[in-house]
Amino acid sequence: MENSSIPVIVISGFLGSGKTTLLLRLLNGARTNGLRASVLMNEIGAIDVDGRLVSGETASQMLERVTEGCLCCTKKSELAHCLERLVLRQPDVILMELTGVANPEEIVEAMSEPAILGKVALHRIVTVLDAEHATDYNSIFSTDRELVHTLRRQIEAADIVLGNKADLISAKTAAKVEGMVRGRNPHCQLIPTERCAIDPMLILSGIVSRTVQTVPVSRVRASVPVQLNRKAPAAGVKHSSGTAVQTSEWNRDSPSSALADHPGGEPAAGSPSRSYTRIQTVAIYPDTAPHVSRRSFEAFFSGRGQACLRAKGYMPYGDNGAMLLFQYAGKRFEWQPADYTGTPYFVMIGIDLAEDQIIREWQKLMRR
Ligand SMILES: Nc1nc2c(ncn2[C@@H]2O[C@H](COP(=O)(O)OP(=O)(O)OP(=O)(O)O)[C@@H](O)[C@H]2O)c(=O)[nH]1
Repeated sequence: MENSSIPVIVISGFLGSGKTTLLLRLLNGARTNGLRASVLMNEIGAIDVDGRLVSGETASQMLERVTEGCLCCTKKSELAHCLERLVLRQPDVILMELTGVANPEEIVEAMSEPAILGKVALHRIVTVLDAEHATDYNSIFSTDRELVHTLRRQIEAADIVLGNKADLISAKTAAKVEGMVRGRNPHCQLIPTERCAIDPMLILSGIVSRTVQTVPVSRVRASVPVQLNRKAPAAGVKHSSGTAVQTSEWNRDSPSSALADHPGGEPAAGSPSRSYTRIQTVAIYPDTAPHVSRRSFEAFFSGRGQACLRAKGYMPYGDNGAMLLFQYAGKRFEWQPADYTGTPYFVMIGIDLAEDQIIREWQKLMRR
């Protein structure tokens, strides 16, 4: 195994679904099992909030970050260089967190570049779903067919789908999510999770330490060479009933209206197989500590409906102005204590964001 290619686990999923939460769990799981993991993180915006969270969990030379664009399209040319640098460190596994709007297929294609061919091998694609909202995406984004297509491909290309945020959904919604996933990818493992709390070895299984020997294997699939247009199931995947949700039927009869033009699961003629790019980001570095209440601050994001899909950053809303990590995902806010001591900032992610207008509105809010 020593000279063989390094397995890559691709983590995909829409904005705010829980990818970084999973990445942190996998890093922990790898460490516990004696595996050296390296990380490639991609943020669509200029600010790398998640990279900061992960950098505390991994040595800097084992972490590559790409910001301000998507590795599956605008930053595609950087993928091979980043992987090459990580390969030099000879990790046991490379964990790659994509942006929320990346098409994993495009990543797999980019992994076949001559510079890295044979040095890395796709091991598994894991897609994290925000189970609370995933079944609504077709209607929410019905005017954005590329985005709908990308989100669909995230499910179709996955070996494992985590139905995350299970704590926020009813049994009825869980059944809808299951039906949707099974309709698009009947062979994947579908695992309901809360904060991506699964046995990390379900995802890391089959990965072998390059220095020690083997690690426990609960479900093995050897790393497969990169292949394009891979239909699930990928070669060698075993599907266990284990923790996976099972469904009796594949509901073929209810494709979403937004997908009706893609019979047979393929994009319509002329439809580019690439990532959705109308998603934009705006970063704001407030000059002063905001004097508006936390509630007014939150309304700045939640009042925009779908125009703001995700926001995150650090703001001094803790006791005595202490900095808190702020996350807005799936229309919900979360505030957590943070050891960040720099200046406050946040990034907003949405469709066709009007940057100038948002900055003006922010300034107006600050003048109140
Ligand atoms: N209630 C609930 N919240 C969750 C769960 N998993 C993650 N979250 C929260 O959802 C937010 C987004 O989680 P992340 O792990 O940052 O999501 P992400 O997919 O990496 O986000 P982006 O990289 O910005 O696309 C955070 O506030 C998490 O704490 C879950 O199972 N239940």
